[in-house]
Amino acid sequence: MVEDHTLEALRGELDKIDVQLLNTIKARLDCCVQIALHKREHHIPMMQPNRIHFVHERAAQFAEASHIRADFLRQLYELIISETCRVEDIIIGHTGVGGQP
Ligand SMILES: O=C(O)C(=O)C[C@]1(C(=O)O)C=C[C@@H](O)C=C1
Repeated sequence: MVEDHTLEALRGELDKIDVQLLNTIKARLDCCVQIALHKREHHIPMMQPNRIHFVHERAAQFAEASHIRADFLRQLYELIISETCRVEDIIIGHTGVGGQP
């Protein structure tokens, strides 16, 4: 059926977008690993509230300009940032991993 071809084509497009999204998430996490190594070397605190505020604010402005629900992007970034904080904490050594204080 014509509709099935259309759906298949759209899902093919969606699959490519999802792979890009997953690679982008990985690239963001990898970048945060580099940031954490830099913070550890230079004794910079993991938690940077001003930076987190900036990231949320940029997403809120993007949501408004792109007609995406702002609360959706806020929740998405809360999840993403909580994971980067967890990973950075492990690298910096504040969680007791590997017997560190
Ligand atoms: O910009 C930083 O310093 C980061 O470590 C990145 C990031 C983020 O995920 O955006 C994570 C933790 C910080 O507290 C602030 C922001």
